[in-house]
Amino acid sequence: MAPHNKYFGTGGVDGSLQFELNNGENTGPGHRTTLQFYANYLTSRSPMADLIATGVYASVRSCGGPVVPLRLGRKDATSAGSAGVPQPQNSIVSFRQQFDRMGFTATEMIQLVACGHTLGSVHSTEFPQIVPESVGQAPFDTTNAQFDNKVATEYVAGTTKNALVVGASIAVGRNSDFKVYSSDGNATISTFTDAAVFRNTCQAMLQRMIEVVPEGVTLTEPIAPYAVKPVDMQLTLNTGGTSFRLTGFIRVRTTEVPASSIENVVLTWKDRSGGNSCGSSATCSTTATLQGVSTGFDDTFGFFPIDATIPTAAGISSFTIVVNYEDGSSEEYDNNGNSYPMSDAVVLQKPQSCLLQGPGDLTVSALVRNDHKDLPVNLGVSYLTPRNTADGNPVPALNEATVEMVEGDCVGQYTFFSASFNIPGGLSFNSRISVTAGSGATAYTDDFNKASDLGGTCGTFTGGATCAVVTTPPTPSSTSVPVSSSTSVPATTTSSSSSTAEPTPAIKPTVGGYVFANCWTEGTGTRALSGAAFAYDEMTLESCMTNCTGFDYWATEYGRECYCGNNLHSSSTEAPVEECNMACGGDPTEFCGAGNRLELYSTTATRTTSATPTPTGSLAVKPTVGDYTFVGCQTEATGSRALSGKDVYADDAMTLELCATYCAGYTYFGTEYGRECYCGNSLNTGSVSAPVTECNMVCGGDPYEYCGAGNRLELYRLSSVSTTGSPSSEAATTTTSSTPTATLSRTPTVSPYTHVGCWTEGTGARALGAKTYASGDDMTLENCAAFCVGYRYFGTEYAAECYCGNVLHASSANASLADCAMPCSGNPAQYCGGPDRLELYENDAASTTTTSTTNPDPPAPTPTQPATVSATTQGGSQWEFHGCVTEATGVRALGAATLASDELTLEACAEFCAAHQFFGAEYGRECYCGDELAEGAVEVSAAECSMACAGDGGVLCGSGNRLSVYEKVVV
Ligand code: HEM
Repeated sequence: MAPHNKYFGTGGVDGSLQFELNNGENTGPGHRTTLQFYANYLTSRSPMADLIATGVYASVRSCGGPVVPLRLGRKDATSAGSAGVPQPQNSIVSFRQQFDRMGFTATEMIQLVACGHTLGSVHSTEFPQIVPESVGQAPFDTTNAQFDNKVATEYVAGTTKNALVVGASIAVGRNSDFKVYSSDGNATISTFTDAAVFRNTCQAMLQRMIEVVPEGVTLTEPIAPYAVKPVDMQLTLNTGGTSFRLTGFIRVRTTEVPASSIENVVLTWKDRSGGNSCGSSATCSTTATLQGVSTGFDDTFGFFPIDATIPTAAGISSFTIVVNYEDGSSEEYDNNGNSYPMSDAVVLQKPQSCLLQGPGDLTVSALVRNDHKDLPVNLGVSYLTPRNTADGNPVPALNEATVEMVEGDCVGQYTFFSASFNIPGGLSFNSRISVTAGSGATAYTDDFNKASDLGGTCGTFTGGATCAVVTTPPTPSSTSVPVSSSTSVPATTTSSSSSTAEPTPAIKPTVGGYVFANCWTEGTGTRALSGAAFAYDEMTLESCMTNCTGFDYWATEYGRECYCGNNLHSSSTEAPVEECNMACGGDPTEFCGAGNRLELYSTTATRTTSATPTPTGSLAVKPTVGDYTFVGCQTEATGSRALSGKDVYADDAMTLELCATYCAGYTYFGTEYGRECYCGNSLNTGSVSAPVTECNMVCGGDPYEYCGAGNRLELYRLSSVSTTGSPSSEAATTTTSSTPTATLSRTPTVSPYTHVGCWTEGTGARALGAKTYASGDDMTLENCAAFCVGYRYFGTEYAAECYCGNVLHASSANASLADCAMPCSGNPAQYCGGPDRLELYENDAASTTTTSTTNPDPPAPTPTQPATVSATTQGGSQWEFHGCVTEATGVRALGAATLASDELTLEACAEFCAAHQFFGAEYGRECYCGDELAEGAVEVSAAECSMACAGDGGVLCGSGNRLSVYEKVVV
């Protein structure tokens, strides 16, 4: 404050002290060590000047003094101010002039000096003429660590030992406190012999002192602790990418109400469109109980830890807090009617970010919601660097850096962005980081995060949900819960469901400008409508229509899914309208399709096209690309790329044709992630066939072609290549054509089997469930027949899969031969079924049981699901059957590790998953591990896990989309 000049509006509490430590007016180590301490708290939001003012509050209060009201918003000076700190040898005339310059009267000067000199001492090192070296330091009063009025009472009583009043200072004219206090005949200092007058006056005067600021600085209202304050609230995308974890604390001021009287704190959030849609979560709220209490000078605070899961499909925009008390009463806090903002638009991903504190190497990963990902995305780093000045200024400089972030993988409705930055100066742990999409008032940001929270190594994100457009949950209906300021708000939001009579759904002939266009099947191997997709529990026809604004068609499916498109895929067929029989999740009076059935609406009311949708060619799997034929959807290899013959070629305008040209001469080409192209003559170990539906990313350069997905290759194989050898062997370099592609025809017999027809897969179970294998490049009818020797049936599917069984599941049905149209991966002249379609062969002589295909006797032994599994190695861990569980939505139910083996047993899977809490066996030959079941994985009847393990026919290993899940009970 000292150099303030009220006439010029310069100086004051502006942090310039750091530049004035060697100017002769501020001697002693006190200022320097104090500034050094405050420097740890210097940030873009807490300038040194505010920290100095806060220091006055803290020191006075911690010595028992009054609460000095604290207003903030000071600005730091960048250089020294003018001189003018009062020195003990100055005359009373000078003192009065100096205090007048700072805005204080002669009386206020006396008050202020006495208020200051109730604490501390005069030191001989700095003032040897005042305090002899032998004394060291001389306290201003007998209680120099107490903020009390002894400084005045002892002075008035004549017992003071104040070195600026008595002793050596008198002879050298440095008895400044005497000069000040006696300047009005001791009138003012005498008033301070009243403790209350001293305390109250000092409270006001010290506040005025720290509010001496340069012109142009506007201070806030005095700050006070909130009754309820969210602290460190952070979203983090969970493994798999379908949900966020919301963490942090709700701090509740417990000064007046003891923490023990609070039963719990309930946080209720709004989805990203301000509604109450929580995706698959039952409620949009989470309950927290007290974790601990912290105590300040005047307040205590209870901390309630928040840990909630928020589906990415619904997102979050804000939340409110209800504090529930033990006596049954509650209070709601809604940030003064504004709700506490919490945006899912930009999210710092701490697990994938890291800081090496020594060298200051910072890597930041963040997610930007796909509807904002085209905005410029920047990393902001606010960091400190030592000044290294000749005068040893202890306060570091505050720097701001902005680094453009680079777009990375798309995971569900979000896209990763990352950037690296080297924080110079060795103080990297004090940095703050922010991630911002866009700029100015409309920017989206996750800001002011502590770099010190980051670990030393960056984790990798595992399990990426399929890239998707951002879903907009329906806008809140009239049943949304009103925000009330009453003190008896219910702890949880009331559900809008009630016990009124069940409404019955009915077909709506028109919705907005669209007319009902019947019930249609999904496409084969592709979505019937592939323009955009949405899924949420509160689906209504109206919200789907809004989601699909601009499209010619939209349709609801499964009660909660919505698809849009400008044409209907040619493989979608009209179905009886009774089959679209599921009520909409968000409106029980409307129909929203059913499983594999679309409730279709079209724009014919407003456009001139015909009332019945005309199926047209659109996005679909391409059976051939030049000389290459489609093999299937293939995973990457273990620890390496599935195809590693040539450097990856990545292009935003990727098409299958471009990749085929790039890979000319190679046996295989595969596209991935919509924009990457890989070539090779063989598939590396660990690459296994995946459902073709998992290759669902559109090629960047052709909206009608698929180019794989994350970790999924859209795999093509040269048609004119020898069909011998397995995919993992380097067999396919010859270009001699052993099997011309032109003669594709149905094969009536594959001895001893005869062709039965084209059959559908079972519902919830494989049609042939005894044994299976898949081969990306050598599936032939003969190979499958040999594999299934001894079984009554074999069937080939999807060009590359082979199934065996003695019974055909009762839910499998005869289908049109046209559905079984895929050439075998190992013999393009033979048919090997199609998506969800088996090319079925039967050997009548193989079984003595009835030849009826409906509910024939099961072969012996019937596989069973054991209640427990013991791993023989790994210390013999014990596992208990958890249930038969579906895969999760858009992500594996257990996604931590995967194994596929034709020798799979439950024990082998248990051992493979030894480091995890759960294992699950699926499709007879696949094994998955995880520590929790991902969202959307639901338990179904144990009977649905009906496939025998490939390596042990006596026990069950799940089935298609069904996991036999076991949980570890003894490690
Ligand atoms: C005429 C005006 C003033 C003069 C001449 C003066 C002079 C001094 C001197 C010589 C010291 C000893 C420093 C040392 O040995 O380290 C001192 C210490 C101190 N002064 Fe003042 N002062 C004045 C006004 C104030 C005011 C207005 C305040 C605050 C409201 C204040 C607060 C303090 C405190 C807290 C100390 C103790 C520092 C320690 O223990 O390290 N002074 N003052």
